[in-house]
Amino acid sequence: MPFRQGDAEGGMSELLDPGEMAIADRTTIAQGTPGITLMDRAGAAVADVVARRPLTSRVLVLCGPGNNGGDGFVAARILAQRGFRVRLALLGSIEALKGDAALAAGRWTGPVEDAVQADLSQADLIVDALFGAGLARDLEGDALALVERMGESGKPVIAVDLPSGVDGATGAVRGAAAPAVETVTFFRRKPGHLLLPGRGLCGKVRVADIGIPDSVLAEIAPRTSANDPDLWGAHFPVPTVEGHKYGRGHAVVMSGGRWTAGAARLAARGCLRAGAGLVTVACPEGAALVHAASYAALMVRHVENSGDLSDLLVDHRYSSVVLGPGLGVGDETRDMVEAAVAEHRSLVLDADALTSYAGAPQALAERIAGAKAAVITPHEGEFARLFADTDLIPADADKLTRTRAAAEALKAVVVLKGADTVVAAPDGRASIAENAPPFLATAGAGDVLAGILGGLLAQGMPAFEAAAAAVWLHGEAARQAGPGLIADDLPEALPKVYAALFEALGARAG
Ligand SMILES: NC(=O)C1=CN([C@@H]2O[C@H](COP(=O)(O)OP(=O)(O)OC[C@H]3O[C@@H](n4cnc5c(N)ncnc54)[C@H](O)[C@@H]3O)[C@@H](O)[C@H]2O)[C@@H](O)CC1
Ligand SMILES: [K+]
Repeated sequence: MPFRQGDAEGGMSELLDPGEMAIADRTTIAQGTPGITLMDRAGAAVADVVARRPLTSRVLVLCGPGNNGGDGFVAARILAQRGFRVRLALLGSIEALKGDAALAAGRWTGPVEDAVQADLSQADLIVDALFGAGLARDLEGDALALVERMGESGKPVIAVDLPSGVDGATGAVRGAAAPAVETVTFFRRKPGHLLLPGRGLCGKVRVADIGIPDSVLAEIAPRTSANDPDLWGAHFPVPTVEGHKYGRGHAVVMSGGRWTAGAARLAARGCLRAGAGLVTVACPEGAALVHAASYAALMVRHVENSGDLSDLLVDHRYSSVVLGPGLGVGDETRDMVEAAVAEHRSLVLDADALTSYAGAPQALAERIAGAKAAVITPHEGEFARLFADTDLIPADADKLTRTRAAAEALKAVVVLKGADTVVAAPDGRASIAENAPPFLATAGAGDVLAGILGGLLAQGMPAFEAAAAAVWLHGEAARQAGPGLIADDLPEALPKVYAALFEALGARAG
């Protein structure tokens, strides 16, 4: 796995929400593996992770009332057999345990403390087996107090499946959650392991194989993935010896005037480095010298307004257009969006192109309907403005749900930016990024992203895959450039990222 990112290890790209995980579980059981066998393997995987921690002899396992607690009982038994000094404390009563959790508890021969009273100070490490996939509401009362005490204890915590209180589907913290040093999850990661704030609480995520066969995925047909090359590599426009620059598309980046031309410069540079065969900057006269003098590889055309842009784009060879960075908000920008739409051309709409449609997403949807594809790249502020005063986005919904709703409403691919950038397609597919370093949040970085995306679309890459790839490349370029980067560094870091990517894709193809 050359490109596995973040703190994860051993997981595949698909992400399963708790409902999908329940199907995986049920299907495996129906095929003949008893539930208690899955629980035994899950608990054993947790015990293995605990046993690898340094300086650990006294382990406190906190068990909840469901199967997450059942995993805790198994882990406690195995750790005790291996010679660890294990205490186990249960939230709730042992009589109330059901099914596999009751079976697992029945095989634990040590004392069962009351978790509400348990002394957390007499432990080297805490196993958090309180709540996992079954978290159904916000923590309150004893459960909330216990999780808060765990967080304040200062002890290293190993979370079973998820840090208790983190919602597996959304990454939201429901009441409270204690940060874990490691989280052991099963079969596949969950969206909550990648989405913030959940991701920041999981520590290193390990995916344990508990004998659920990959074949269950056929029935589940997961629609959410981690954003990595497994997701889009097969569609990536790797240049071939037979190819030529005209086969690699012609992107147009629309520039603002001389005072705001920097944004288009960054986008154009991203576009070139992403591999577009040709890149034209369309700009008002005032900005022409800036662009002509900046990159020799660029072509510069004179475009003052939407009418000029229409005239330029009569040429069908322009295969993508990037609109928004530095353009200004208003009618003229709205008209430029209209001018760019054509059935053989893909659009990237960012920044001012989106804010020009503030509160009018339906008008935007109608306008871009005639394009080959459209990708919008808002940050949270632009997203909120675009959908302000509409009921298209469910109130208070998580980032995955909001991005999907936006994609469906606009019939466009939506890239909702952030440290956990989500890309969603109108058909419901979505990816969550985890490779963006914190120092990527810098002036102009979004302009480069729009440009990279325009460069991939120009080459004919399908929109959802192109958007996910652009986000991933952008994150990798930032890692390559390192701390202290400025947006100008991002395009310059792409060649090294491409070299490694092409090698990996080639290796995969072979
Ligand atoms: N699905 C699978 O394939 C497998 C699941 N396993 C484990 O099973 C877990 C899921 O088990 P469950 O579905 O029983 O769910 P959980 O054990 O996560 O939680 C359910 C229990 O918590 C209670 N509860 C939920 N929210 C609460 C709240 N806010 N405050 C107080 N009580 C609350 C519920 O009433 C129920 O008793 C997974 O996280 C994983 O650890 C493993 O045993 C291995 C296999
Ligand atoms: K847990």
